Amino acid sequence: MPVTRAILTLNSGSSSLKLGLFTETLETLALAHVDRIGRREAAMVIRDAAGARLPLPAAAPDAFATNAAALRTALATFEAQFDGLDVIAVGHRIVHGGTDHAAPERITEPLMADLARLAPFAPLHQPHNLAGVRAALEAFPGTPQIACYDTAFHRGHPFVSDTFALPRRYYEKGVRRYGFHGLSYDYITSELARSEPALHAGRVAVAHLGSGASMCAIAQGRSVASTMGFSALEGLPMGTRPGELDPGILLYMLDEEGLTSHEIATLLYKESGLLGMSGLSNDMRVLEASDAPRAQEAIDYFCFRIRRQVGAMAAAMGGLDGVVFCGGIGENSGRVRAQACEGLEFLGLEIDAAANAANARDIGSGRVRVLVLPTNEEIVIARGASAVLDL
Ligand SMILES: Nc1ncnc2c1ncn2[C@@H]1O[C@H](COP(=O)(O)OP(=O)(O)O)[C@@H](O)[C@H]1O
Ligand SMILES: CC(=O)OP(=O)(O)O
Ligand SMILES: [Mg+2]
Repeated sequence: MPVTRAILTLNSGSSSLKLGLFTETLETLALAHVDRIGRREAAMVIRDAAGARLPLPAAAPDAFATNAAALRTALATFEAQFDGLDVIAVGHRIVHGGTDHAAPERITEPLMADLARLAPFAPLHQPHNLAGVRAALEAFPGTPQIACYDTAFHRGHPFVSDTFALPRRYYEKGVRRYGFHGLSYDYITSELARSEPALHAGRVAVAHLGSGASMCAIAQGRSVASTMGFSALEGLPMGTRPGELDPGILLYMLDEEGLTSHEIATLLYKESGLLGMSGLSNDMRVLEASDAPRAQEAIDYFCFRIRRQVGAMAAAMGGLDGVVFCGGIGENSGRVRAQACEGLEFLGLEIDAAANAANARDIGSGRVRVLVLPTNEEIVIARGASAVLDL
């Protein structure tokens, strides 16, 4: 019987799970995406390397009840598809590596304990990431598990991009601007190195616009500033998170409204952003299709904050040679891309309306290149696993 040796990658979110299956030479075999885990509308899509949808098994009623159940269901589908599937390594997206963990590394019990201590820094992500590791350890006992950190890409930041203006003891305790979405920025950087060497050698503002959204200033292939800070709440508004917020608002909520810290966390992680502003949805597609004034205001605010950050990143890098859009919104919403770049002609940034409407790769018509690049966090995780195991 033929055997398919493969690297499995897991990206466990709060309500979604993304899996990738790669050969030892890092060719894509399949990608799976499970959405709305724990809800009745949970659904899975599996595609092969060419993007064609693969058949799904008849799903049991509880097939997507938890992340662990969703993992089992997706694995069963992979096993039905690939003869003698032999998973030789499992790579994981771990959102937070803190100050001590950057390069991909083999997961051990002491490392798990270390990473669990960082959960309060990323409560929407880290516990789910670690639950994904536990589920994979159960499914593949004895198979190497590798952690790949979303914070790693930003670890070389200069001090001024790494600190807050708090008493110094907080910096020593790890209260720093970590920045996230590093696997995505790593991928975009590798794509620029491969296909746009001149731009890779220059100054690029990359906007990762998905459920979570952030921007990164990348000069000569290195992160020099990120909109995300200590937690994944900072920076741009997101599906359900507010982005940049005056800390005085938190004091007001605590002291005047008597909210508990738990209530504030729920407000900030789950009820704000596009959802909170529109009162309608955290899904950009729904907002774009709506003529409700609040839906339009939410999109306007989202685009305005991106535009401000393009300017800030140009300042941080001493100029701008390119802008890259990626993530579900960045790759698909011509409206957001156009509106985010509006008024930036003074920087040399202009959008070609027809190319933008067609989601073309190259949508700029000014001095500054503007690219739409599909990101691929999964392949970066697979690369990390392959490097650790020296495959
Ligand atoms: N065609 C589209 N037009 C506008 N927004 C889109 C489109 N397709 C997906 N999106 C948006 O992308 C966001 C999800 O991005 P994605 O990168 O898939 O998120 P995640 O962080 O969960 O991986 C949602 O707001 C969704 O509405
Ligand atoms: C860090 C972060 O916000 O990740 P995501 O976009 O997956 O929510
Ligand atoms: Mg994401």
